Amino acid sequence: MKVAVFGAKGRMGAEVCRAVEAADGLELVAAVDAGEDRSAVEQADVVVDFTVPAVVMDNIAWCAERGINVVVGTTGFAAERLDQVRELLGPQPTSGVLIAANFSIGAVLMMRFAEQAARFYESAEIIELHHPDKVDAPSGTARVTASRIAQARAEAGLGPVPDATTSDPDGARGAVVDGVHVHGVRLRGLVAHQEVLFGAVGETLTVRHDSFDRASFMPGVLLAVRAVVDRPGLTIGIDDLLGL
Ligand SMILES: NC(=O)C1=CN([C@@H]2O[C@H](COP(=O)(O)OP(=O)(O)OC[C@H]3O[C@@H](n4cnc5c(N)ncnc54)[C@H](O)[C@@H]3O)[C@@H](O)[C@H]2O)C=CC1
Ligand SMILES: O=C(O)C1=N[C@H](C(=O)O)C[C@H](O)C1
Repeated sequence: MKVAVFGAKGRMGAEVCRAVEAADGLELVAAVDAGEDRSAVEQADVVVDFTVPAVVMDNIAWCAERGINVVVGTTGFAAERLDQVRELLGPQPTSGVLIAANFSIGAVLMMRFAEQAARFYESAEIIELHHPDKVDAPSGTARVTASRIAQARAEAGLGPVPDATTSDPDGARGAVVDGVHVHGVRLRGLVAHQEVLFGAVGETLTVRHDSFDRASFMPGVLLAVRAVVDRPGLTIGIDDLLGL
């Protein structure tokens, strides 16, 4: 299978290039960063995109026009953007786009465990912790986690999380995503980490995941690369691929 990478000089893109080159049955045919020639990408079966939220939609459109499958790790996919991708692919898609906020298997499990725990706890908050060169906050993973917790709470008939705060002039309670407070930490030495805190009377539960190295994302990326060619249309996350 021929693979190309967009964002090839970035932290993730460079790691993906190395992983593809080392993987059985995959051939790296193009490694392209901002402003570089894309002609070699046209021969790829799959493009992997780890760029920036501002350009990723144009990249997906470019691939869709050429019928090239895409695996997207770049963040910034709110519901409207997912709808735009469905529109780009059309009613009878011939190529696939797989978008995942996090390709680390541990992070996928952490989100799943948080979703399962959500209905049992009155309180839920998220702390996401990342390297200080990350451009977006909250992280894509935190946004997805918050939305899945919110959905599980709604299905269980839980109301808003309790919070007596009436004065917070400096935003100490963090961002609120789908009713869930999300706190972002940016610290040199970190890679990608998240804690999901749950609380009920007399007990708390913390679900935590840590990526200490970007190698942790590679098994999920390679799984997605191999799977996307058989999945025309939009696939969100790698849960299905993992049998979750
Ligand atoms: N889904 C996941 O598992 C993960 C997602 N990410 C996300 O991936 C994205 C990239 O993260 P990093 O690699 O840390 O960022 P980075 O800043 O190190 O790399 C981004 C690269 O994209 C390049 N780029 C910008 N515009 C481009 C274009 N039009 N065509 C080709 N290349 C272009 C930049 O020059 C840069 O080299 C972020 O949105 C981040 O949140 C990061 C880690 C894991
Ligand atoms: O920028 C990063 O580093 C990461 N981005 C993704 C996100 O925003 O969730 C995935 C992971 O947290 C690493």
